[in-house]
Amino acid sequence: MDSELEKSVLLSTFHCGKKKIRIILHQGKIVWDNEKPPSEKRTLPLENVISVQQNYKRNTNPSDLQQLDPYIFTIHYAERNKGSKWVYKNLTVKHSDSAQVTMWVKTLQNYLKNFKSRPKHLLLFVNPFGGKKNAMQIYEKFAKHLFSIAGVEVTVNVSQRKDQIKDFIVNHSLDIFDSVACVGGDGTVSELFNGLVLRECKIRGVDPDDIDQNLPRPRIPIGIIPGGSTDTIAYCIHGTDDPTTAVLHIILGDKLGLDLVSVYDEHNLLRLYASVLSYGYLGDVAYHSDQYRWMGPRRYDYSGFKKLVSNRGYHGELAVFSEMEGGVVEEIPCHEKCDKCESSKKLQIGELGCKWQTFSGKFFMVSGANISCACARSPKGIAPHAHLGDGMVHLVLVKHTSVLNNLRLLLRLSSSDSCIDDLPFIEILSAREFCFRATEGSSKWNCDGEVQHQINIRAKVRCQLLTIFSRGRPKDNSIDPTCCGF
Ligand SMILES: Nc1ncnc2c1ncn2[C@@H]1O[C@H](COP(=O)(O)OP(=O)(O)OP(=O)(O)O)[C@@H](O)[C@H]1O
Repeated sequence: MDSELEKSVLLSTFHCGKKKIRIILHQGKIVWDNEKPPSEKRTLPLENVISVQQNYKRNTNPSDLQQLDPYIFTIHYAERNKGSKWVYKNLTVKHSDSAQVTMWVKTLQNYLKNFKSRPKHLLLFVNPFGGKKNAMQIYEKFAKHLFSIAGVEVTVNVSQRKDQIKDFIVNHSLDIFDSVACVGGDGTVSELFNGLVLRECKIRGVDPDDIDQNLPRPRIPIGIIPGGSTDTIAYCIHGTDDPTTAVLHIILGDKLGLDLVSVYDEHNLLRLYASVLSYGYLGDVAYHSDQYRWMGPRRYDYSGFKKLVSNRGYHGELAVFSEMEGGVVEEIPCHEKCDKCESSKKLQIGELGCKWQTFSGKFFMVSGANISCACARSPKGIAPHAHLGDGMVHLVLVKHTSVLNNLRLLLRLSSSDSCIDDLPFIEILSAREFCFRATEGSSKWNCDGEVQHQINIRAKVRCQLLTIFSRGRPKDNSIDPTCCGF
């Protein structure tokens, strides 16, 4: 931040409704308090201010041109509410001296110009098909007004078919945009980042099908506004599936690096994923539930129950590439300003001394979780200690066992206070790369909620390949318990 601005101090008394309040601007913070008791001191860091605007005069005749009121201005800001949720707030104040108002508005607006990473020209994709088919309403209700207050110019593109978002990104110029975002579920987010990475490969002449190539990092950051059925990616990034929180994270412009995992068959890149690649139970559920899309998010309950009681097991062989002894998982949580993710940016895989190990057996499910995969139905997720940007996946191996044990697994997954790692039929390993080969019978893969038909695959983590708008989950992110451990 400009050091002259950093040093500037303002102090004035304003009218706020019927009260008089003292406002101080000092050291990057706005502090206000009642002039008379009771004291109601509030502190607002400038990085949480969305915009500062002079108000318009009330027109008595609606056909008159709107005129600025020289005596009133409003500070629009974001505030962390409960847990991970953020809310929009504003403070409107009045002064009898217009010079005071001008000075405050100009100084605060100059401060805000220093937040260079905030988006100004956003390309926003809306998927009208996913979730409850209300993504457009989510945009209108939660996003449009806030983007307008923040001065973000939004170009809305409503998808007409599957893969249209991906194709658009690969084939069109994005030069006029400094950011892209979507309102949709995990499948929509997946289209967005698959398109961005393929586009970058095309621009830089990189062969995406070559697993040994470093995939280029897209220059453009992405925002994720939940509007699907599960919204796992949005939930893991923001710590909530609240759309307002997601919109505010985009507006405030803070960024994080998110790992992506590239999945290949023998010859080609099949796709990249951000949440989970899952074979067996979740693969079967994705395949089966797609036929019941008319049920909305409830299709997962219906298909999930059917596949749980049918209790199919699948034989397979898994090869895991990891530097950890036996791929042991470290139980360090991932929060905002995460040290593990920060230090992983500079790691060179070649220097880590990774080794391949193989595992085989009959599995109910094999999952490669890139993030915890927490969502509203599973507050801790399948891999609670997975990080957003540490360059590793957590492989969750669920051995084939009884229906009762499958039920225990699902109850644990829906609990907010117990994990699955101590169940005797579960093994969790960390890996930088993994390969899977079916040895008898076959399921499908569930890749970020989409069905992937190729069975024998190889997957490689690409550390922080994607830049996303978020401050991350807060350290004190407490979730109300919804279900007991079983
Ligand atoms: N206009 C459209 N018509 C049909 N399908 C579309 C359209 N736009 C996008 N799609 C596809 O819709 C599918 C579902 O979208 P999405 O994943 O966002 O919702 P969801 O499956 O309900 O949510 P989640 O993945 O979070 O459970 C994706 O495969 C996406 O590619």
